[in-house]
Parts: sequence; C-alpha cells; structure tokens
Amino acid sequence: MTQQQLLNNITIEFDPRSQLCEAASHFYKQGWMLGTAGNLSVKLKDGSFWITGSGKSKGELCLDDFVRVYPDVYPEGTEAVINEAIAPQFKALKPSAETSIHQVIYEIFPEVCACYHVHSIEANLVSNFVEGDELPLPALEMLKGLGVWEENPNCTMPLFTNHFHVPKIAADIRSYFQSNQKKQTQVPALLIRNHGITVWANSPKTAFHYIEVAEYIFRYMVAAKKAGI
Ligand SMILES: CSCCC(=O)C(=O)COP(=O)(O)O
Ligand SMILES: [Zn+2]
Repeated sequence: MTQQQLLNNITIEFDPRSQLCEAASHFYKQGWMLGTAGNLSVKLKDGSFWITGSGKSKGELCLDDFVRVYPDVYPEGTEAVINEAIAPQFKALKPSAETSIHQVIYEIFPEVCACYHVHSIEANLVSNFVEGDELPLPALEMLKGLGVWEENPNCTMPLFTNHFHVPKIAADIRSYFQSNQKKQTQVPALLIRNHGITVWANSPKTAFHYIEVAEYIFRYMVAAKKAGI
C-alpha cells in the first residue's frame, strides 16, 4: 500500500477538548464557572461525547480532565465511572455529576453536538423571578442570538427544580420536552432554579455564543427589575 493510500485510510477524529478548555477558561474569567461549577460537552460522530471531569477547576482544564462517555455503555442516570484498568490515565476521574443532563439533551435533540452548562449569579437570580416552570424572556434584539427571529417574540425558557439527585432533573427535562414538542423549538436553553443554565447547539462555537447571549439577557433582566422597568 502506498503512503498516499495509507494516509487516505487514516480518519482523523475531531477532538474538541482544546476548544472546551478555552471556552471553560473564558467562562471562568466571567465568573460563570467558579469553584468547579459548570460542565461542557461535545458529542462525536459515534454518539459518544467528551465531557468535563467532575470536580475539576474549569478555569485551568487540561486534555486529561475530560472523560469520553459512551451512552450505550452507561445507562442514563448511573455514574459513568471510568475503570482505571481500562484507562489508567483517567485515574480517579469521573465524568461530570451532571452527565445525565447532557445525555438527555443529546437524546431529545439528536442533531445537537454541544451542551454547555454554567452557574452565573444572574441565572440564579432570574430563576426566582417566577414560581412556575417557564421564565418569560424580554423581547430584546439579543433573542436573535438564540435563534429567535420573530416580530415581538413571546419567548419563555423552561425552568426546572434543582433536585439533589441529578438524574431526577434529567428525567424532568425528558418528560417536559416529550410532552411539549412545540417547546423544543423555542430557545435552545433551560434553567435549573438556584443552579444555572444549560444550552445546546449544533456546534461548540454556537453553544459558546448561546451562553453569552443568555447571560446578557439575564443581566438585562436583573438590571431592569432593579430599575423598576
Ligand atoms: C460547586 S458546583 C456543584 C456541581 C455542579 O452543579 C456543577 O455544575 C459541576 O459539577 P461537575 O461534576 O460537572 O464538576
Ligand atoms: Zn451545575
């Protein structure tokens, strides 16, 4: 086999970890991933996804701080612990404690390949602006940054209870979107009360932008409430 034939046979798999390290570092500097808060994942062509390791400082991640999760292997809701014998380089590294939320997002939205979750103060504040399970969003121009291109949009973001057992949050998300097909097309984001926001997108860069846009909208909502608008 010629060298060119050999090269033609090599499939170089996309590795999103460096991009995720940069995104986490940026969000950390914004104060949105302090104290190990938040988790980022990117799904690959084979359906597995790289996700930040649990309890890692998100402002100083390196490539070994990520775990590759194979949903078929780990039923949703169980802790996908990497067996050290299989992957000694991942010694004592577990995937995010919120892996089940990423799994359910990839299940509900099969075209999605990036899921980002951060904890901002504003997200926690606005999560208490309403008691129900949907947060009305102001009709700002910035909603276009979440893919809402409508005249006078009447948008809400789904709001979920912050159960201590994270797979229960994931189960609530699944039942919400399964019983509400229409809601799947509103904004690509959800809020967990007194916890943080999760967004999903067709690329890591778009997910990055969705986090920035959503946090802008939350900052506006907090400032508007303070100003009595
Ligand atoms: C202090 S963060 C508490 C856990 C959490 O909500 C989070 O987003 C980070 O958890 P992980 O297991 O992904 O580090
Ligand atoms: Zn969290």
